Amino acid sequence: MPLEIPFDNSYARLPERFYVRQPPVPVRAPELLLLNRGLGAELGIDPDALQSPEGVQVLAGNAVPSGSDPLAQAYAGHQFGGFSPVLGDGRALLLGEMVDSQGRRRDIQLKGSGPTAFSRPGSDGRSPLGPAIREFIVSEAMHALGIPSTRSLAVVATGERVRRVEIEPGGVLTRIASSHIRVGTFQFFAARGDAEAVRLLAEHVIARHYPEVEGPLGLLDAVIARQAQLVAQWMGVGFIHGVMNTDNTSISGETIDYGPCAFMDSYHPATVYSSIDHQGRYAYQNQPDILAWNLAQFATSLLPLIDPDQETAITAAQAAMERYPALVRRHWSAVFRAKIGLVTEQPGDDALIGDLLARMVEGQADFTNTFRALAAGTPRDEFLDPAAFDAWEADWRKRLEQDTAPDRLQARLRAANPAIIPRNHRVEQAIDAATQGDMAPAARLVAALSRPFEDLAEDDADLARPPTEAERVHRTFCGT
Ligand SMILES: Nc1ncnc2c1ncn2[C@@H]1O[C@H](COP(=O)(O)OP(=O)(O)OP(=O)(O)O)[C@@H](O)[C@H]1O
Ligand SMILES: [Mg+2]
Repeated sequence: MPLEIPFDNSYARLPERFYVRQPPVPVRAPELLLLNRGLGAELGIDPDALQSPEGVQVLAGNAVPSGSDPLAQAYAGHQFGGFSPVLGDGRALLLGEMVDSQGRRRDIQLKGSGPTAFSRPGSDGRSPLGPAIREFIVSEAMHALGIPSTRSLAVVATGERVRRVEIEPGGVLTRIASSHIRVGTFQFFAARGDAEAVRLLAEHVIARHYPEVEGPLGLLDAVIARQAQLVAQWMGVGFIHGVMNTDNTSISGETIDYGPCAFMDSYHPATVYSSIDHQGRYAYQNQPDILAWNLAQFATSLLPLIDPDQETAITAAQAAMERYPALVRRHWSAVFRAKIGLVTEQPGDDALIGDLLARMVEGQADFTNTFRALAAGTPRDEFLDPAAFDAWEADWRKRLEQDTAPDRLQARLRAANPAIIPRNHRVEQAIDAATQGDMAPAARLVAALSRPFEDLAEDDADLARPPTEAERVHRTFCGT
């Protein structure tokens, strides 16, 4: 079957100043390394056609499929707090949109497809293979964990080299998203005083993501609500995004940009992995506050739409922002109550959770494995001093007695606490092997991560083990 994608490109119908049209830049010798056949089927694109020589040409950017209208999207963004008025897709192209088998509109984007009008001066518009594989593995793991995320359809090796710290093989990732519209997309137009474009973008986004809401304040509330839930879900799996810039905060509420992200092994709230996050700005525990800051930038970009009188607009936007802290706390609390198996909500619950987390820091307990072990009754082994867990367990058991459905406790705990997350050292090992031409470790990791709440097969038990000191990865690199 030939590759057929029923494109329907709504973003390309927005005014010309929203993007720059251009085709991808071909690569020398594309080779398909990872293909997400399940996602292909979900989209309604024949996985065999994607795997065919013609399909691989498309996934590499060497051929533009019929109906595609490739373009680089404009956006701005606050990066580590400093504002860049023009960022945009400097190494990515939106091929177009399609409506999937369930009626959902999805973007198809190539990341690493060559320089564009938005490329940083002197940069190549490419991606090393490593970060493309990392994004494939981690974004798909995120989705399997039930956390909204962009998805990964394929990784193609380009047969070309890219120069970063070292010379590395290049890769192209095909990314699927409900859209690639970011807080920074709004900022791009707001910063140039283009209120008309902000209005058109808001209308586009409401029709696409939030058809139930009305007006800019409704949109603001809706984005705040989705993002508050998202960050609470990240916290619940020990995820550290690493580059929570406003250009990496999606309007749809999906996790986007898996540059220097990582999941924690042993629990510490101040954990940072990103090699470029020198101040620890985006440390694990800071994420809800950083999100508040990013959402405030979104609110600011909407002000001219909210009310012609600036004072009135600011008052209304502030009222929306003031609801955020309680909202995020409520989501956080719900996520962690589920993690300790609670069904009901009682006043002391947050303190009980906080006490466990404090003991986990002290005991250098592994975040994922400690919670997962609650169902089996073995978490004390995760603590340097197991007695520290025993003391908490007594309080927990007492609290559980006041809860409903005690018989379903084990099943609930297992459903809320994954057995496997994409541990950094495993991702790095998979990338190293892939760079040497061996895709087996990446394929094995992807398969195991696709069912994170099931007990692991015996053969895969090693994937759930925390790193040894020698295996531990201390820093993650953007690789851009
Ligand atoms: N190799 C590169 N060549 C040109 N521009 C780049 C390159 N790497 C990053 N950029 C640009 O730098 C900016 C910030 O990059 P950042 O790492 O946040 O995004 P990204 O990882 O490229 O993409 P995304 O947010 O779409 O996942 C973006 O405008 C991006 O397009
Ligand atoms: Mg980015």
